[in-house]
Amino acid sequence: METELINYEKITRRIWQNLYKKSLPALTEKELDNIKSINDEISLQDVNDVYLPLVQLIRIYKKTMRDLNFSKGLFLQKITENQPFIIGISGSVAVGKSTTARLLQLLLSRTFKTSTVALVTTDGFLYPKETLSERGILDRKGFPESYDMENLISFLLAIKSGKDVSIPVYSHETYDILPEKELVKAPDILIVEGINVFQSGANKQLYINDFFDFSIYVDAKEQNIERWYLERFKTFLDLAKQNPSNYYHQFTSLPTDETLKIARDTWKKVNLVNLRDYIEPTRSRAEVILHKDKTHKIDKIYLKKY
Ligand SMILES: Nc1ncnc2c1ncn2[C@@H]1O[C@H](COP(=O)(O)OP(=O)(O)O)[C@@H](O)[C@H]1O
Ligand SMILES: CC(C)(COP(=O)(O)O)[C@@H](O)C(=O)NCCC(=O)O
Repeated sequence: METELINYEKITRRIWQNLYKKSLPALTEKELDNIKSINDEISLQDVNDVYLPLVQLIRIYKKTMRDLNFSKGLFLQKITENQPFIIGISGSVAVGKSTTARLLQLLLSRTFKTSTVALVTTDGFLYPKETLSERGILDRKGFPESYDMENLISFLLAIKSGKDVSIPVYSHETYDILPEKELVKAPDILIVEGINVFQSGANKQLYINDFFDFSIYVDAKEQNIERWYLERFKTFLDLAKQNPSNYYHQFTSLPTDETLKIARDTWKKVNLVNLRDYIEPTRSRAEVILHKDKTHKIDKIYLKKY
């Protein structure tokens, strides 16, 4: 990986954690527990060492964006509206994007006390199961053609222009888009998390990246991500046992080795192919790459130089 990232500054965790001196932890264990998803082992140490310096860096980007917009306004002799600050988070399926996004949302709300911080996951922009089925691409869920990218771009355009927007919601439980929508009220900061956030729309005129003021790619070795995917699959099965309407319920009556084979196959034929062909190639569009070791601990940070 390192030879490909020549335009990044590589920073070890030890150096990174000393870039920003802080006194008190920004969060309590209880607050951290509230945002952890199943299986997470994120610690206050991670928050202090990795996420607080990251928030400080985001603060710098935010101020720079505001200054630039103000200067542009002076140049154009126009009053420019304050635009929301948008952060994109990408990486493989099961690498831990949602966990990173939730933690960042909490820390940013703490840091920018008068600002609203919204979080949106792009799985809501997947086509419904019925559409995927009609197009014969049910087994391509997560691939570029399975997303309504134009709708995602329209959503970002509306948010950048300060509007409230209703968006579709995806459920891992039903494995489909839900009938009800979610209202995103014009936020000051928006975090957009998903495997496709550094990809382009069908007409290729606009990249979703064009809307981002800061961007993060969560990275790890393929073998580790596969293990996390399998562990998450097992957890989904445990949760689905008592619930016949859950998509994963169908697997709960099968012997363990059979379910493990299904999960392994899905990883190998769907999510790994997607990672190699469409997700990892967009990694260098990120301002910051957070690299995790096998225990989910962030061990290396890459910051874009140019
Ligand atoms: N920091 C972490 N420590 C321990 N487990 C984690 C951490 N981040 C994510 N995980 C686990 O890894 C799996 C994938 O994480 P998730 O956030 O669901 O990934 P994604 O949103 O990228 O698909 C989940 O089972 C989650 O609990
Ligand atoms: C819906 C998803 C594309 C979204 O990815 P995630 O939010 O987990 O990163 C993915 O979870 C998925 O369903 N992939 C298809 C193959 C599978 O069942 O894992």
